[in-house]
Formats: sequence, C-alpha cells, structure tokens
Amino acid sequence: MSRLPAGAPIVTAAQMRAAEEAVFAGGATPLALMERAGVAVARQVARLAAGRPILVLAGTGGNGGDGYAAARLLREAGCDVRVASLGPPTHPAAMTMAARWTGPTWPLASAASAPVVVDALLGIGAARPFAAEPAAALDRLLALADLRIAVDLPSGRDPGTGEGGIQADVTIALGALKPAHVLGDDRAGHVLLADLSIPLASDWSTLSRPTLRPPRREATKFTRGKLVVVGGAMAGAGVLAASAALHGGAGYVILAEPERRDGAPHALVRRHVADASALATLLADDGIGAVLVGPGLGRDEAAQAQLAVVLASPHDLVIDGDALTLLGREVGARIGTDRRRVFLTPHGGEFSRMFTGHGSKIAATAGAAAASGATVIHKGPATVIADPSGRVQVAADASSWLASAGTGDVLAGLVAARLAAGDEHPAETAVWLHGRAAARVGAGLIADAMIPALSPLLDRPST
Ligand SMILES: NC(=O)C1=CN([C@@H]2O[C@H](COP(=O)(O)OP(=O)(O)OC[C@H]3O[C@@H](n4cnc5c(N)ncnc54)[C@H](O)[C@@H]3O)[C@@H](O)[C@H]2O)[C@H](O)CC1
Ligand SMILES: [K+]
Repeated sequence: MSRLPAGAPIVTAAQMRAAEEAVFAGGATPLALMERAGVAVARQVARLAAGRPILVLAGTGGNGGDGYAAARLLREAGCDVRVASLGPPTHPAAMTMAARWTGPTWPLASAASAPVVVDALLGIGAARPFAAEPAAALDRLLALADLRIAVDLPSGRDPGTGEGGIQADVTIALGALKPAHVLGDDRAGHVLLADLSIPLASDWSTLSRPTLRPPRREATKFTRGKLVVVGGAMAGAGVLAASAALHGGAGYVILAEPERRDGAPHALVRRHVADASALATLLADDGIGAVLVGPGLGRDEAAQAQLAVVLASPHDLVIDGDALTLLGREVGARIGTDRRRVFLTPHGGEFSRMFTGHGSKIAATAGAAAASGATVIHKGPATVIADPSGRVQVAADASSWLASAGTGDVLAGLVAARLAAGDEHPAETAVWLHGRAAARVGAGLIADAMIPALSPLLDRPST
C-alpha cells in the first residue's frame, strides 16, 4: 500500500454522496463537479502515462462520466487517447460528458488494449459483479496494459470493505478516501487522493503524525511513566514489550516475572512475582502509570489468576495477546472502563474471540470500542484504532515485514509506555512509532531490531 496522506478523512459511499449533495445545494452542478473530477484524473494520467497511448474504459454511471471528461482533457492536451465503452451512459452528467467526447470510441468487447489503461467503469456505485462478457473483455484489456489506473476505485471493489475489484497499479481516490482505499488487499495499488474541494466531516481518518515532545525539564524517571509489564511463561515476549516501552519513552519499566531471570536490557527493573498475591502487592503502588498484561502470559490457571489481579487493580491498562483470549466475550464486563482507560490490541483472531463484528473492519472496530468502552487497536495490514467516542484512525501503509513474531509485543509495549507517560493519544502515537520503526529496519525485519530504531524517532519525529 502506498504512503497515504496523514490525517485524511475516510468516508463511506453514503457520506460521500451526502457531501456531494451539500455541494449541489450550494449551487455547484453535477456536471461542474464531474469536470473537476475529470481535470484531476487527466492531470494524474498525463503525468503517469508520460506520452504512452491511453485507453479509457468508460462505464455507464458517474465513474464513466469522469472517464469521458478525462479522455477529452487528455486529448486536448495532445495525448493519444481512445475510449472503450461499456454502453451508453445513463447518468445525466455522464451523458453530457460522453457527448463532449469526440475522439475514437470502441465497444469494450472489440477494443484493442493500450500501454496505459484507465479504469472508469465503476466507482462507488458498483452494484453487482460484472457479467461474463464485459468481465472477459476487461481481463483481456488489463492483461495487455503496462499501467492500470483506476478512477476512484478499482472497478468492482466494494467501497465499504475493500473486497474484490480489478487489480490496479494506481488508484485516484476522488474527493476523499473511502474504506476500500485503506482496507483489504493491495488491488488498489498506489493510492493518490484528488482534492475536489468537497467539504467533508468524518470521525474516520488516516493516522495523523503525532506530536512528540522531549521530557519536561523537571521530569523524573517516575513522572515520565512508571509501567509494570506482567510477564509470563514465554519470557521473550515480556522482554520485547518492556524493552520497546523503555525505548518508546517510558521512564521506569518493571517486568514482573514468574521466575527469577536476568539479562539485558539492564535498565529494566526485574521483579520476581511468584504468584498472584505477589503481583497484587507489586501493583499496590499509586505511582504506577499503567500496566501491560498479555504478551507471553499463557492461558493456564496461573495466567487467569494474574489477569484477575491486574483487572482488580485501579491502574490504566493495556491488554494484549493471551489476556485477550482469556477475556473472550466477557471483555466489556470485566475490564472496568468506568474507572480507567483501557487499550486492547487484538489481531484478527483475538478480535473475533472477543467481538461479533459487523460490516467493514473499520465499522466492526468502532462497534467494539463503543461496546467495550476501551480503545481498540485492531492490528493487521491496516491497523484500525477506534476509541469509545467513535473516533477512528487507520494506519494502512505499514511494512508487510511486520507480519513477524514479536512485533505485536513491541506494539503493546509502546502503547503502554505512551499511556504511562501521559500521552494524550497513546494508541495513535504507538502505532505511528511502530510503523516508522519497521520502515527504518526494512526488509527481513525481526521484532528485536525494531527496538533500537524507536529512540531516534522520539528525537526526530519528522523522519
Ligand atoms: N466523489 C466525487 O466527488 C465525485 C464522484 N463522481 C464519480 O461518480 C461515481 C459514482 O457514480 P454512480 O453513477 O453513482 O456510480 P458508478 O459510476 O460507480 O456506477 C453506477 C453505474 O454502473 C452500473 N453498474 C453497477 N454495477 C454494474 C456492473 N456490475 N456491471 C455493469 N454496470 C454496473 C449502474 O447501473 C450505474 O449505471 C464516483 O465513484 C466517482 O467516480 C462524480 O464524477 C462527481 C464527483
Ligand atoms: K473505476
């Protein structure tokens, strides 16, 4: 997935249509808006085609209208352009745009391909799969192209979920990003956002760059964030999480472990906690800023008992890994969000053990946050962060090398560090740091290598 613009609104197809209606109510005509779309598409296509012949595939609705408008503008600019038409337009503005196109036009089935194919068949109005004949023609035309540029959405892609659709190399999102630009597989290719000056309000956006500040002059190691990481059977997971927390800005990190263990990093304060009552004693400390439970915890009786002690404590919590599975469907009832802030960091499997999500990953995660009262960080190729107020941020451009053991422990440690340190948006900052650290490590990433990559990001937040 491409580097998407930070903090850009994400709207549903229904919100996009409502925003367009508001623009029409303000006096703009549908034809004028379509012309703006055509201008934006033509500008990008001309740049990307770099003189190569262009074939525009035009559908019957608004998306096709954008295609006819772009074809005319490209031709006026001197490009070699042909149109392959799915049929006569039915959308009123598209009819006008088709009439204004006077260049060569072929039926889709008999058109020859071109090095650059612009897919303007279906946008947010895709209603059903293509019939067999256009589907075969489309396959043939796309297979012969060197560059496939989708207008608004790859045709056939569900705008709400990002499922299906043709494979594009570049997608020009019109007016705003839709869920299909940030969710699903990489069939949208490199996503470019074309601003059509349509005012939009949305609770959903791509992840914003966080504000990172150095510790205050008067800070102490405790005021910078005192964090307890509850370790378990798998020692490495706790160490990874605690190390990430130290490098992610926490001032004092205690790793509570069921066995006496030693080793780096030596800045880590290791406490032997033989049983649940020893953990309860450790947690009876008002100075603790946050507790992380879950990485490497295990799912046995001892783990259950540790989790119960953590939940009985008054502290802000980050709950990850095995602890999420132990909570399952009871998560909302047990975590006590009426008296503290709670952050859940599930991957897809853990999410479905806790919540019966409906709709897209964004909608399901927003629903889970509202139902549980926690901020839910739903990990995956697109990480969706939803807080209980309905605010959602999506990080969709993380390295696919993050699909590797231990990277979740690093993220959980980072969320916990930011929470303990009083960051107003611990989840967003942590996900951003995690993604940038992965990008710095690059190909072949292992979770351990992310840890030294974190500290430079705190120092130079713009890199
Ligand atoms: N976002 C903006 O600001 C602007 C977007 N524009 C473009 O308009 C489309 C939405 O137009 P709409 O007519 O509502 O939908 P579509 O063109 O995506 O498709 C509807 C069209 O296609 C037919 N159809 C549906 N499914 C199929 C199918 N499987 N096979 C064949 N035909 C199908 C349906 O019957 C309709 O005729 C948006 O995405 C933008 O590209 C505007 O230009 C204004 C600015
Ligand atoms: K399209």
